[in-house]
Amino acid sequence: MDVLWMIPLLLLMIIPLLMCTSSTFVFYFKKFFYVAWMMVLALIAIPLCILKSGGRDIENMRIIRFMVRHVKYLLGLRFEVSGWEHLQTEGPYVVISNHQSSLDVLGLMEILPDRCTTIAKKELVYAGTVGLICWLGGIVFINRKKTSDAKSVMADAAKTMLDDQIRLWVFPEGTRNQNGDLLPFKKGAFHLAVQAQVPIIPVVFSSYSNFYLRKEKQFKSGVIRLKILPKIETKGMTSDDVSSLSDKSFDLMRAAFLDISDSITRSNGPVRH
Ligand SMILES: CCCCCCCC/C=C\CCCCCCCC(=O)SCCNC(=O)CCNC(=O)[C@H](O)C(C)(C)COP(=O)(O)OP(=O)(O)OC[C@H]1O[C@@H](n2cnc3c(N)ncnc32)[C@H](O)[C@@H]1OP(=O)(O)O
Ligand SMILES: CCCCCCCCCCCCCC(=O)OC[C@@H](O)COP(=O)(O)O
Repeated sequence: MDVLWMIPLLLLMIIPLLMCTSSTFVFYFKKFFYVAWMMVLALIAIPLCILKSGGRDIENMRIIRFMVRHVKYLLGLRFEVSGWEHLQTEGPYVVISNHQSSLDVLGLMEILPDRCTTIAKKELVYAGTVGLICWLGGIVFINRKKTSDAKSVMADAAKTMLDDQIRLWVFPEGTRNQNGDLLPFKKGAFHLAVQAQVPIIPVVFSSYSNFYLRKEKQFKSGVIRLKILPKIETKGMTSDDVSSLSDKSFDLMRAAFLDISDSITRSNGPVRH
């Protein structure tokens, strides 16, 4: 019994010691803590969402957004947001952003407009309490392996956007990516905007490589710049315009990504690959 008592005490002493001496330990600890804490937050949010709206409802995103806002402080991250005015657009729109890591959820919750949910891979629904909270928040799940299904889900989403006046956040790269550049965009987000005839609002996250390096096992404190770009109208466009719309969005976002990532690099030291 006496020995069992000692275990938490020992951990309390060892963890800070390891945090000070080993950056690899910090990396694993912060990653584990992030996932575990999000699971706990989701567990708390589930009954709140059910009490408030009785089930799957986009209004639950307000609760989720509120509950995630403090997590950045626990991980030593700070957001610098620019272009807020571009989100002050009435009615439905499609937000598109680059996707580097699951940490993107923190930035998403930092600026998530009202009545906005996201499109995500269907595997996320199996992520325990996080999966359930995603479902309650009205997240639209797509099967990336069956793209014909994904396309029809997104066509339905275009209709729902207008009927229910909702906004959708899509990661057009279609997967996480930390190669220091953007992956080519998939077309779904642009078909969605054109089908619903709603504007696209591009959002760019600066590179995480100045504080988070997966290969080197480093997870330091850092600043993430979030740049909201002016909306791109799609009124009058047809499916023939989707490719040029996608190319134009890609070029704008890539330029912004290199610009804001570069300015962080200059102020915080060189990016290491
Ligand atoms: C209390 C709190 C607790 C906390 C807990 C936390 C809570 C968190 C809550 C909330 C945050 C959640 C955050 C989640 C984050 C998750 C992110 C992800 O999961 S990212 C992976 C999934 N996302 C995507 O994949 C993007 C969407 N994908 C697409 O749009 C693709 O385009 C897709 C799947 C629809 C098709 O992909 P293809 O691989 O076939 O590639 P393509 O090049 O786009 O399409 C091929 C052809 O089909 C046409 N096409 C595509 N979409 C079409 C459409 N809708 N209609 C007609 N044609 C279409 C295209 O034009 C293209 O044709 P031509 O080559 O141009 O001739
Ligand atoms: C048992 C698993 C528990 C997971 C708990 C995770 C807690 C963090 C919540 C963040 C959810 C964000 C999910 C996310 O960012 O998904 C990654 C995919 O978009 C990218 O797909 P891919 O695997 O890179 O193709």
